[in-house]
Amino acid sequence: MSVCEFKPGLEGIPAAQSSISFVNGQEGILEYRGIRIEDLAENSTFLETAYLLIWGKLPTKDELIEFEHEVRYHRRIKYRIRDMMKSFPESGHPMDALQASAAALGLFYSRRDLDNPVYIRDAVVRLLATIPTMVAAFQLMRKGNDPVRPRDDLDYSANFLYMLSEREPDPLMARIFDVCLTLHAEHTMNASTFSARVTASTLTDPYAVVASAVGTLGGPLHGGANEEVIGMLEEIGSVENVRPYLEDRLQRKAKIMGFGHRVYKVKDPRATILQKLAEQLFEKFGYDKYYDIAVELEHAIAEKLGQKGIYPNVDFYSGLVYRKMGIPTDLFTPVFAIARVAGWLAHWKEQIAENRIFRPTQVYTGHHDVSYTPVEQR
Ligand SMILES: CC(=O)SCCNC(=O)CCNC(=O)[C@H](O)C(C)(C)COP(=O)(O)OP(=O)(O)OC[C@H]1O[C@@H](n2cnc3c(N)ncnc32)[C@H](O)[C@@H]1OP(=O)(O)O
Ligand SMILES: O=C([O-])CC(=O)C(=O)O
Repeated sequence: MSVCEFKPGLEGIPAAQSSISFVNGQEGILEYRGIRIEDLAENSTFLETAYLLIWGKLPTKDELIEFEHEVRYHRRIKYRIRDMMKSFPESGHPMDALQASAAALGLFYSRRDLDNPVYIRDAVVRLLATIPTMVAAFQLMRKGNDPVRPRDDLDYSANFLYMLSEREPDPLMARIFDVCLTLHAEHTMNASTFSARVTASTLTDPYAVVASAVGTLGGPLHGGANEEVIGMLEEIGSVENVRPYLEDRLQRKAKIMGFGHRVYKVKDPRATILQKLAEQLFEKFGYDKYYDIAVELEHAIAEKLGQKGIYPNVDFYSGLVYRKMGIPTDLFTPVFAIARVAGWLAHWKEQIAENRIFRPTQVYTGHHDVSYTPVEQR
């Protein structure tokens, strides 16, 4: 029997064949279905991009109108889901609330009909439509308020910001938020997508697929880093304190949140776009002192760790954008999840279309032929 080389974190090992997205980490290129992320950020919308990812092509005008219409009219969540969410502890993390709520959808749609395109489309629409409503509902309910009903006259992103703040958002803010969703929608075989594909490969329902991916996204080494970044910028507190802070962290061999990436060895192209979006927001809605701290930190890390390929990733500037929009820090990762649902569903669809259950091997490092010791002799 051959002994396989063990690669911690499965670095460099292909886990699937996929035509959904592509990353060139040396040159900082990201494409969804062959289209550069910069092009999509400039010209597309999140829902159009979701369609592209899930169905593999840009929709025609009529297809897009129909898809947007379907998503718009499935935004409401069931009273029983809302009541269940009401019973969650207010102090719980919104990612946990989202994971539980996404899984609970499976209780209402337990039929599993993975060969039926109508079933697939219904699940896609339902998940894209209701995840933002669940995030906003938990936010209002934990403050003791009733959730706000979705507004059918608002588009996807404007409606989410409206449900969160109970105010119609500024159009520039809504557009920038929508671009953020596009930027976060998909990223090859990242940890949460891998988790989604493993779950999908058992042929379970899509709600379980999304719930497992949400659980994976929340960790601080993955999507949860966006929340940690703001805490770190606050802790640094001033531009003068950036370099002493960095020295101290590096001496203690601690990681700097929002930096580094398994694939990118240059600045993440999404971080470049997010930085520009943050600047646009500050120009219209006022400056944020943490932006200067962030820029100085980026420079200091480029000097110290640039040779190692440690640059800002997608999580570094996104928090500054969301903060300016008034989104609470612990909702940054749920917002990431709202976007990434598109990628997870695209991978779910791709996985079940040509499925083989994930069942890798392991390198066993334990003993053999050990005899059982009765409890009184241990
Ligand atoms: C949406 C996303 O998931 S984007 C990533 C979000 N996560 C973060 O921002 C958390 C901070 N970053 C990290 O922890 C890592 O860079 C990860 C998890 C993103 C990638 O991890 P890996 O590919 O396993 O890289 P690994 O942790 O092995 O680091 C490789 C080297 O770079 C260093 N390094 C990597 N990231 C950082 C960082 N953020 N700060 C300081 N040093 C770092 C490591 O210390 C290690 O150095 P060494 O070779 O001298 O021991
Ligand atoms: O690709 C990764 O490992 C992490 C990442 O940037 C993402 O999921 O967006």
